[in-house]
Amino acid sequence: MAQIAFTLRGMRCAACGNIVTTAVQQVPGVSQCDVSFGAAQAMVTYDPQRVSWQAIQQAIAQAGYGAEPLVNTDLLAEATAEDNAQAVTMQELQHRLFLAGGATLVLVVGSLPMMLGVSIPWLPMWLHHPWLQLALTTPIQFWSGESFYGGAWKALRYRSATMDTLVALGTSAAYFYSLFATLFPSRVEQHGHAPDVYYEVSAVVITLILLGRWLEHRAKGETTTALRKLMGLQPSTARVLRDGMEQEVPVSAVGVGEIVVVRPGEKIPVDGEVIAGASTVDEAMVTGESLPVAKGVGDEVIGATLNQTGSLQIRATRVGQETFLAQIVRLVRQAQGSKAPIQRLADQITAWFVPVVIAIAIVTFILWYSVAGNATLALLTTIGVLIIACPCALGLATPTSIIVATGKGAEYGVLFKTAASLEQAQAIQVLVLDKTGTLTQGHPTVTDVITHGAEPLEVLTLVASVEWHSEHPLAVAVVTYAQSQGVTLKEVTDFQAIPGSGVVATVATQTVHIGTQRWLEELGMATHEFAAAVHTLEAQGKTVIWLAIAQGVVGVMAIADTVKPEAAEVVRTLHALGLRVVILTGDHPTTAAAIARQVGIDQVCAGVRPDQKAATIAQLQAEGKRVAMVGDGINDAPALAQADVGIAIGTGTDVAIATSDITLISGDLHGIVTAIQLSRATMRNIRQNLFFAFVYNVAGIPIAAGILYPLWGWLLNPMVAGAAMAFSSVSVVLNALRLRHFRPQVVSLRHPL
Ligand SMILES: Nc1ncnc2c1ncn2[C@@H]1O[C@H](COP(=O)(O)OP(=O)(O)OP(=O)(O)O)[C@@H](O)[C@H]1O
Ligand SMILES: [Cu+]
Ligand SMILES: [Mg+2]
Repeated sequence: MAQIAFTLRGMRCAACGNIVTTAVQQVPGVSQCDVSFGAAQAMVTYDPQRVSWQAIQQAIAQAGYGAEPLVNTDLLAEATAEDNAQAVTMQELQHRLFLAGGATLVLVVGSLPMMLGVSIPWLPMWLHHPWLQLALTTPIQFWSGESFYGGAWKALRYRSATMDTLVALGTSAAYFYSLFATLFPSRVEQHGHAPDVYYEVSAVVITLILLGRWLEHRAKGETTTALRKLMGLQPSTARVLRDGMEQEVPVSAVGVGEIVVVRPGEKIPVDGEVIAGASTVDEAMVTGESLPVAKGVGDEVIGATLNQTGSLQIRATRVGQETFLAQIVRLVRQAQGSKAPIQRLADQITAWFVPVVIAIAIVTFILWYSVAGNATLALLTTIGVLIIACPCALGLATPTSIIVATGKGAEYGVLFKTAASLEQAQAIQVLVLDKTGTLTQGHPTVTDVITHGAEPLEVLTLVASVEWHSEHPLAVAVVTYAQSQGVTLKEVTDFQAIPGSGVVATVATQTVHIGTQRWLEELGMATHEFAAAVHTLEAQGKTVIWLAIAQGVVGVMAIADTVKPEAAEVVRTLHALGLRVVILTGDHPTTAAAIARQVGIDQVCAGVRPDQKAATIAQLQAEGKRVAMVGDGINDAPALAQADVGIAIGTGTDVAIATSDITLISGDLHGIVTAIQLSRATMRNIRQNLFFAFVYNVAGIPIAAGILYPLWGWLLNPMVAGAAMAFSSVSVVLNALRLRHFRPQVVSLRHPL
């Protein structure tokens, strides 16, 4: 199975999405197709052995829409291409809108006396002549309004109906009835009706809907500004060392392994590793990390970040599609194109909506015509129903908010993998934090070494030799410390790591165990000798590892890791947001409790083995809580997957952390607060949008159908319906855009919430 994303052109409402879905799913070999109207994207899962993506593209084209596979080779080129496509669409809309607007103005002025029921002396009568009106309306109907017929026809071929169907039906009814009355006024009079014409109804409705669409398009362009800003970060050229000479080349021409020179104040063009020089780099635009980061030889740098103080020479490690920035853009795009669970509901409603509305319109017509015997009323109410019921705002309500919010998240260094994760983050009740690397910096250092009955340097030599084979952060600390003491490492055999307990190996003839107290006791070793000293160390929040040689404990080592400076503030804010915060760690309970106290966490789950971490999450879930887990993503993967929302701390420059739902690009814990608050703001925004969309439709239909007419003589003029419809979509998009002003809020010490 393979997956491909297409960007789509020519979609006008969520129902168009249903058509694309149907068309693609009819292709043999396609197993799933998800279309997001808001993001204008289709995500297709298919079997590449049975069908090519070109065939899928073909199928979409046959359904009447444009589709381009989404592969970002060059962020800049892609951004320009998108801008151009947007400009072309806008221009075409503008032409049609200008013509419609001009002609409609004349029509409306001409119809004023009739509409208002007064005579306006200075207005020449011929302005209201049916033939002039026909001449003015015809180009609006068939040129400006051509897209409605086109859309309705496309839909019809898939036995479906979209908002185009409704508009085409409604305006055609007004136009053709008027045409009939113009051509054969006597026939109309025969039936006992005045041969009135309603050209202006069709003209005004078409103009308003085009205006609405134009405004909507303009506003929708704004929803992706955050993403555009990201794409625009990519510098266009790079200075590369070739044959000992500095050459300025396009970024796309830089190859992996090439040496790139970056001067102070310049953007780093590609991802790479520093091979010469030292500097500080502002990574805020990509990672959200606000403080500049010091970089020296051996450090990784991220393309598109800003080199500040010194000159750097870097070796390019990732270019083109592989760069960190490109990965982020891809992830954000995917999230924008994915469907939030709340949207599936809206989609289902939309699919049923149009046929139901057509049925209501028919019933309305029959009732007014045959029961009340009023042809004018029958015509106007039917048109009103068809126009007001257009479900376009409903289709925009969810995706536009999601698009703005995911972009906003990326700005703060918070990547939502899917729209679903954005929806779920608001409902989190318990937040579980891994200790090492999440709450702490993850750069542990050895602070104390205590030995009894053994030569300290000899113990250190054996221990460091074993730890050299371990990947564990504690092991790295031990090796670094030993090297600083001038220890030379020895040959090791039979190395074995027991996750959550420690490591064991043979050096020369001696078996060396390094690990937790519990583990050594399980192996039958006595630990009481160090118990008192260890307790003091652990109460300081230090991690203690136990050292045993030849089945006897010979010493302990204390390792400290500083707590992240923002941790306390973040925990305080999470509490203020109503969350329960829990530490989950494999470390000793005393150590964990000390750390918990430092940052203000009240619940500790310590001594948990890696394979039990997921079970601990499940336990919390069994209490009926919605649980989020924050971890560094590697050894915490099962727990991240088990949690309702898995939040991974970005490790270095690797964003593609598979098991998490949300990735915090920098290690900054503020990202957790941002994610939750952004999720809450987004869901609030979506609910407002759905309300806007529904109010127009649900309240509008009965009024348009004339329910209030018998009571108070109220009737929704079809032109007013057109205005309401057009502006419902605009108001939804504008409301979604308010999310651009989202700002996370933390509770600092001086300003308690
Ligand atoms: N390579 C190792 N060297 C020494 N001790 C180890 C090693 N691996 C594990 N341990 C012991 O096992 C304990 C649990 O390890 P584990 O990796 O599960 O958790 P952790 O890294 O300490 O904390 P966290 O769960 O917060 O990441 C450690 O605190 C340490 O005492
Ligand atoms: Cu509509
Ligand atoms: Mg760990």
